[in-house]
Amino acid sequence: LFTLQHISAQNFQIQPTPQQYVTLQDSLEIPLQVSLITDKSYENLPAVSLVENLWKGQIKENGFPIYLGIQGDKLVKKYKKNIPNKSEGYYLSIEKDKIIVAGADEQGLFYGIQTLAQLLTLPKLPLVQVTDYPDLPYRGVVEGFYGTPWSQDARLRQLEFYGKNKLNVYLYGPKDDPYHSTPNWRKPYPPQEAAQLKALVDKAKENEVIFYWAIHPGQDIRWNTEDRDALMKKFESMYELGVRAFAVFFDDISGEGTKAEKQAELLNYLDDNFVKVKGDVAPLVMCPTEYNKSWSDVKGGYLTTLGDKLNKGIQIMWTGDRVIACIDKPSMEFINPLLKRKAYIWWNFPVSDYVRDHLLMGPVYGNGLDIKDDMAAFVSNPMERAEASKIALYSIADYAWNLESYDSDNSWKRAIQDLMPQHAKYLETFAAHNSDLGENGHGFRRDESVALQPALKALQESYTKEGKIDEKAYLEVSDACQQIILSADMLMASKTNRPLIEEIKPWLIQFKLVGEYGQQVLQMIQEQATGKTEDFKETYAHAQALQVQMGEVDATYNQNPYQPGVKSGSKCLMPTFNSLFEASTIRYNQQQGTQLDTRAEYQPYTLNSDVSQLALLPVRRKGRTGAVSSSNEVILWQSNGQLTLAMDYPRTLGNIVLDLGTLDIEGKFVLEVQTADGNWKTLELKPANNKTLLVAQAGSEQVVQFRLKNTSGTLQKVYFKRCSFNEL
Ligand SMILES: CNC(=O)C[C@@H]1[C@H](O)[C@H](O)[C@@H](CO)N1CCCc1ccc(F)cc1
Repeated sequence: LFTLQHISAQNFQIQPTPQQYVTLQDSLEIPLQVSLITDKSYENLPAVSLVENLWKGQIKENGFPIYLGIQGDKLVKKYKKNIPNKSEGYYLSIEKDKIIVAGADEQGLFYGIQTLAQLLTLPKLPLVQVTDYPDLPYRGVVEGFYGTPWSQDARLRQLEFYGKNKLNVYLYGPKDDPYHSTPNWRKPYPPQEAAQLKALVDKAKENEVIFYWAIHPGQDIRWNTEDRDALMKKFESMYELGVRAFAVFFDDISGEGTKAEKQAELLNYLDDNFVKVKGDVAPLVMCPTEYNKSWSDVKGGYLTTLGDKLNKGIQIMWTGDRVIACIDKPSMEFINPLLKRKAYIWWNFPVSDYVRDHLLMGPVYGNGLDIKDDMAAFVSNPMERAEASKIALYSIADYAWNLESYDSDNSWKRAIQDLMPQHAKYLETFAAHNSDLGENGHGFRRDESVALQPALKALQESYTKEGKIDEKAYLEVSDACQQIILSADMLMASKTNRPLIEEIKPWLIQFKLVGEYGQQVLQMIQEQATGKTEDFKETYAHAQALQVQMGEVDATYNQNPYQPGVKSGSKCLMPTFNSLFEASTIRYNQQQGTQLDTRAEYQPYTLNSDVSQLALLPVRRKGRTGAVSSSNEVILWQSNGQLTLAMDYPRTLGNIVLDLGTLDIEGKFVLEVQTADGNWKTLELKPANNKTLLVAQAGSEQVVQFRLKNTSGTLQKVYFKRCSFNEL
């Protein structure tokens, strides 16, 4: 027998490695039939149903004995000293003739069996004693993002996943659920939604997860008895659905609802008149309006008012030094004294509602390993894509259970193995290159393509600086491109974990194109460097064809008003490939005296103008919207001067929106479109809501180009505030 102490939620490095179990003497053949020896009163415990699920139908009188007990039972009295006296702790012993699982409490018993369940995936059971317990009392997820809330199925799968990985909290608070937030927070859920919530509460109980229902009333709450009673009533209706844990979020609001005294008064009232009265409800959790240091004004007293006034038992959430930030010792030393309690960490990762065109599939790293005694909880705000979030959530479970032993890379690999055992290699390739966020307002970034970075850098430097090919780097990048294409294809065709594949499919399509684009760019630099000019032209065209396809994927999938589209390999792969595309085309043009377009970012829209101040304005494409960058200077638009926007091929346009910052433009300018048949037709410019804005409908025919012309007969001085259009 050997012992494991305080392992992490999933990673107990059993020595020798699992593969060696087959030969090892002191291991145990997995018992086919078991008999459960436990206190009669435990028969409905989640722990017991978990054992029944592990040995479906093979629970027999004379089976291999499994003893299940909780500290204090006479059944496990002789193991008393082995059971850690820490909440959710357990003692597990696998012996030649019996298995013992003894929990410090019922959650601990459940977790001991979850650990046994993980050991059952080995060829044989190791003879091992485990005494284990979590560092943090609350570990889990807050579904608190903007965007499409998770589906019922996704949530049910999440709760099962939390049980397996020893996460014990799920806070239901989707920003865009109308019954969670303003204005319908006062209304009870309609029957169908209510039934779904009840099913979630039951599923959570089965998995020893505390299901917190959160309310977000702050934007329109009135500090009066009517709204206070409305809130009590809503909590009551949720209590009837089985909810036994409640939260009140005051984040992202303005106005009256942001007052600390009022918030504290309301929370204390709920605490005294609901939580304490019910007796079986978990401690209240609240999210403050000032929920991160960069938004807090300590002298203003908001945080200290909450810290001073809120009943001690009420938990206060905190996202760290910024909205999106890793949590470290200094962060906790700042906030805890102000709140006069340990902050309940709301970690805004892997949430991606501010970088919606990116997936955050990389390792969880950057949080302090020395802060287990400084936090009341660690809960993650995940991505709108539930299955894809599991890579991060798996590691957050590891981290929160045992901070000191946390190893981000090792955990990340196991998370991937756990999510797709049959395709771990492929999913790891995909996840490695789809982890950074890209430029974003919070300035939060992640590593990406880490293993390939040196080769990408070497290849780019040797070629762009000296026009030479670094052969070693070339081969490594070439292999990587093969792996990327292979991984994308294998994952798209995977028969396992279809919910994950459906979520990330647009990114898999894009990822494959990135791999193919890389292959063509490698060929371009090879052909240019070795003077194979004939082949270069075709390879160049092939690379461009892939740029067009990547642009189409980006303009087709995941369209949303914030960050539409699909980015993959955006931190290292694409910038390197684009730089090599441009450099080789420039060198080719120099050598051959050609004028090949060297722009790597494919542009379907081209601006032409004889108004000098407009002629060089860049045109952006974002999803299905095209826009000319606005100019802040006064434009001297000569008579008959014109601005033309040409399409790469006929496209069906929706609205064309103009704003020249001047009134009655429609009397001085004419907007025309040229349709695929070559004819021009004038569009009517209609003033929109705010006066100088003008909108025109391009109509159902496909457009080759549109043109805005000064037909007033005189020079016009206007502003160029907006010229945008969208494709249908
Ligand atoms: C603890 N609560 C939050 O973190 C609130 C919100 C949501 O939970 C969202 O998922 C998350 C990350 O995007 N937070 C961003 C807030 C952005 C924001 C930025 C600028 C603003 F003016 C307002 C909100």
